[in-house]
Amino acid sequence: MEIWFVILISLSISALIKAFINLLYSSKKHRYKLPPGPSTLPFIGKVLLSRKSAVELKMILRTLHRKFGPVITVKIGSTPTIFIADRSLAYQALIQNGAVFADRPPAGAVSKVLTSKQHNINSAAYGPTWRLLRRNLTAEILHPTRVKSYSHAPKWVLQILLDCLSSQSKTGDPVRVVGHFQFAMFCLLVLMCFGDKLDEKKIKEVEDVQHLMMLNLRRFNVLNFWPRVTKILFRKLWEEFLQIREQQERVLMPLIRERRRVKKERLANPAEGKEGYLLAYIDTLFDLELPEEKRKLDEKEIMSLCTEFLTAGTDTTSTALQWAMANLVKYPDIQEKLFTEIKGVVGETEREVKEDDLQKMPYLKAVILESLRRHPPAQFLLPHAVKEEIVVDGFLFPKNASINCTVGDVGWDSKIWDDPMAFKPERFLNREEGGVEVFDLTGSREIKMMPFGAGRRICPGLGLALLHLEYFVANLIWNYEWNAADGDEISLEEEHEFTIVMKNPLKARIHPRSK
Ligand code: HEM
Repeated sequence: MEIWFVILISLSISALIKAFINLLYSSKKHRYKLPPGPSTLPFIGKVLLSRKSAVELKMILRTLHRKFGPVITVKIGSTPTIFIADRSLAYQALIQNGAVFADRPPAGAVSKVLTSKQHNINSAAYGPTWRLLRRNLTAEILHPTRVKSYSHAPKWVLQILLDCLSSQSKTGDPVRVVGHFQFAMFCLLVLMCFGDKLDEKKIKEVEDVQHLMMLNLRRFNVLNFWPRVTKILFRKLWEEFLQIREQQERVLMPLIRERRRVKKERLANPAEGKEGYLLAYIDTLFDLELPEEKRKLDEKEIMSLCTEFLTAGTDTTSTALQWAMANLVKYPDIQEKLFTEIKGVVGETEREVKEDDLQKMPYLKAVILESLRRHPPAQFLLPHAVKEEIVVDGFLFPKNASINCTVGDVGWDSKIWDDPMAFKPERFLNREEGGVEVFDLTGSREIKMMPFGAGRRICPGLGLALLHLEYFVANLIWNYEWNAADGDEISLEEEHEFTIVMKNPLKARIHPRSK
């Protein structure tokens, strides 16, 4: 056969294959459409939306969901953002197609500074760097055996908390708990992060600067869009952001350098032994090597990972603690039932409910689960991004689209939960055995609520958060009787700070228990 003929045939076949693939692709695009939604918002829409609180955003989305259905697209500029308010679609996306939906969108200007160019866990793209950082946190620090080695920490913090509550209750005024809860959770995580029991003044300094950044993040958010323009348009805001970041560095860098020095000294003098030396999160970061760049983390990256650890674990847990306690004050019969359960497990002379006791308290677990269902501290997940185009449930999810789920709506679905807005811990109890139903919070078999997210990006701190919530709720109820301040109705109205907090923070009268 002539050579030119073979070449011609080969070229024709490859052109045919290419045309066939194109046809398939375009027909897929044609057949499947983006989820429905309002018409494209101009760029300014993105700026305006970024200034809304999560509570306001949730209301806007509810109206859109009523009009367009449980999955909607909000197109702002060229990037579609898809919101899912349906648990079965959330399951198909986050669990069944987990790898496709596990990416994060590129960081904006503010986020780039805060995350050291996406070199922390929550912002890293789905890939080797994220895998390394996440595995380091879960295996080295959040593993149950490591958490056990910190079991003296909650006891130390409980003492600080009880002392604060006791001195405030002696004034005869109702106690405003939120600041005390935040400080308690912060002490715990600072210890796990830096290894030492820092003095309370130093912890307060770290907490104040962290809190300042978190409270202002929503204002700074506008700088994430079109930074070349917004940095000029909102110059003062950008400078304010950089100033707070510098303040953070001034407070945190000395702690990082001091711990590095201590670690080096220990390595140089192994004879001192490991006595009294607790592996801290920061110790694990000094030796990590970034897989793609083949280098160790620099100081700013270490600081980003430490601030992520402190931020992700403190406001979320203290907010959840406040919601749980608010419901126990609002519903005295539930509080009494919980106290009776604790009394059946703990000796009357004991002041502390120990971590080991918690396993024998199914009602306590049910109270915590119900509180997380009814009041998830985060109304949304962190934004996910689609790694490659995919069709789910007949809808097209284009590559790079941003995805989020309305966490609250999933846990309040009346098709799954009877009387969903009521606070009923009993719904988690297995009546026949009197134990708590083994409830799968990870959603791996079915999503019924998702306060910690689901799938590959699920919160890695889930186990630690549950342990701390159970420990502190049990001990607060064991040591004090909690009542609403005279004439005070406990209001469950929400407000958006970094998390969804109580609009009217809990104030309660507390009386030491006579057991
Ligand atoms: C009640 C307490 C907590 C709640 C409700 C909570 C909730 C969440 C949620 C909703 C996400 C986003 C998941 C997603 O994007 O799909 C998340 C991510 C994360 N959380 Fe938590 N969290 C809590 C406590 C903690 C604690 C104690 C830590 C660590 C000590 C922690 C560390 C993280 C990290 C590092 C991520 C990012 C995960 C990733 O992108 O791979 N959280 N959390």
